[in-house]
Amino acid sequence: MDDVERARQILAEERQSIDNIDAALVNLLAERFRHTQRVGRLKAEHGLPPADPAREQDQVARLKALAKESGLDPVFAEAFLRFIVTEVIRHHEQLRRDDGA
Ligand SMILES: C=C(O[C@@H]1C=C(C(=O)O)C=C[C@H]1O)C(=O)O
Repeated sequence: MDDVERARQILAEERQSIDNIDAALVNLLAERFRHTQRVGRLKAEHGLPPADPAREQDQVARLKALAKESGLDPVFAEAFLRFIVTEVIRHHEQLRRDDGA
């Protein structure tokens, strides 16, 4: 096997690992959203606010520490969490509107 062939084989193996991880991420995100939807329904039913900035602050601090330990850029970890939380809050606002309708 020449060098290019070997490189192609490694590329295919790495891409298989990436695909597996992407599938796991999607499954985990779906599971997370199932929980946050339950939280959103609970909040809507009891008149609690969709967003909880204090809780978010704790989560950001915890995830940034975890990211540092794992060798992941903590700035990226924070941006990723904020991206998800923004979507969750949008869902919770929608649930509140649905509940009030
Ligand atoms: C899920 C919640 O609602 C919002 C979304 C959060 C999240 O996605 O982790 C955290 C805090 C809230 O702003 C919650 O209050 O726990």
